[in-house]
Amino acid sequence: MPAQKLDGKALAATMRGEIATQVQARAAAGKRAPGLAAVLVGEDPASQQYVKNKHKACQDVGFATAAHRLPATTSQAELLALVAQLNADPAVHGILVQLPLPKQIDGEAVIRAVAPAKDVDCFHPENVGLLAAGHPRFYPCTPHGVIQLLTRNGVSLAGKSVVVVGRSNIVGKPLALMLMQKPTAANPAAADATVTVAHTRTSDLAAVCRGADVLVAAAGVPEFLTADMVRPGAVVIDVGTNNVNGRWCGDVHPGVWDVAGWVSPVPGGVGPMTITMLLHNTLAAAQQIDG
Ligand SMILES: Nc1nc2c(c(=O)[nH]1)N[C@@H](CN(C=O)c1ccc(C(=O)N[C@@H](CCC(=O)O)C(=O)O)cc1)CN2
Ligand SMILES: [Mg+2]
Repeated sequence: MPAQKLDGKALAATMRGEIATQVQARAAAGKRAPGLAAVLVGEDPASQQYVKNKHKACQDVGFATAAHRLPATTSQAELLALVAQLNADPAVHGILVQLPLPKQIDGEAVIRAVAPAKDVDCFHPENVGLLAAGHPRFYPCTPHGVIQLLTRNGVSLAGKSVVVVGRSNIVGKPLALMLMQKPTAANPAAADATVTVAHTRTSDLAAVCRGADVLVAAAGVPEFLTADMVRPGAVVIDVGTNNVNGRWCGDVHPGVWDVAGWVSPVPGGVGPMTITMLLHNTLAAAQQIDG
């Protein structure tokens, strides 16, 4: 029997409805709408699409939103000046700078320039440190989306063996932290799992992956995770968003659906959840800043 689908599109719609309800309640209490500023430098088509999707998602839940589109030739000083302006704007509760940035810009310097209280991507070192210490201000969007997609579909993680293939700052590293930590009132999404982080240099990657109850493919390599790497009945999460000849393609080979118990699809799995958790963080930022 083919695997069941972990439907991120459907869950995202449900959670966006919950966020819209909270925005309406804040408006009824006389509070201003949560505001998100998105900054896009250059004309990368995928990045343009993601920013467009984020902008529309904000409008759909009643946020105030502005997309700042800058040319690919923008200097670091110009970008830092815009970030400083957004940091100082009381109508802006969340700021995201779409990655990747053009070569002439030091991405780390830009991430550090975003006010930590408005860093709704959770990329600033202060927020990464708070997450690592188990006292998160925000959760990073893709890792939080993965955990919500699992837990809201009834997949329990406590005590489970989870293998994360990928060690990026955006997905693999923070996801491993969240999965391994003990849940507390201050850290409710932590999962009490037993976590292995694997990557391209891991020896016998297939054997490591077959040890997983839950397997997360986040290596950014189209269809690298094949059926022989999956234990029958395992839960497989596909974080890949590779555009191959104009078609969205995940890190998981289609043959995995014949072996696994559950699989998140691409498109329609983790991607819509990433944007939903960005909305969640922007609402949280508004609550933290405005009350
Ligand atoms: N500042 C940031 N930059 C980047 C992030 C991020 O979280 N913050 N993550 C990725 C890109 N990303 C969000 O920005 C992202 C990628 C893919 C999707 C998505 O919904 N994908 C769809 C397929 C594409 C489509 O239909 O448009 C899906 O999986 O269903 C959302 C967000 C790198 N940069
Ligand atoms: Mg997806």
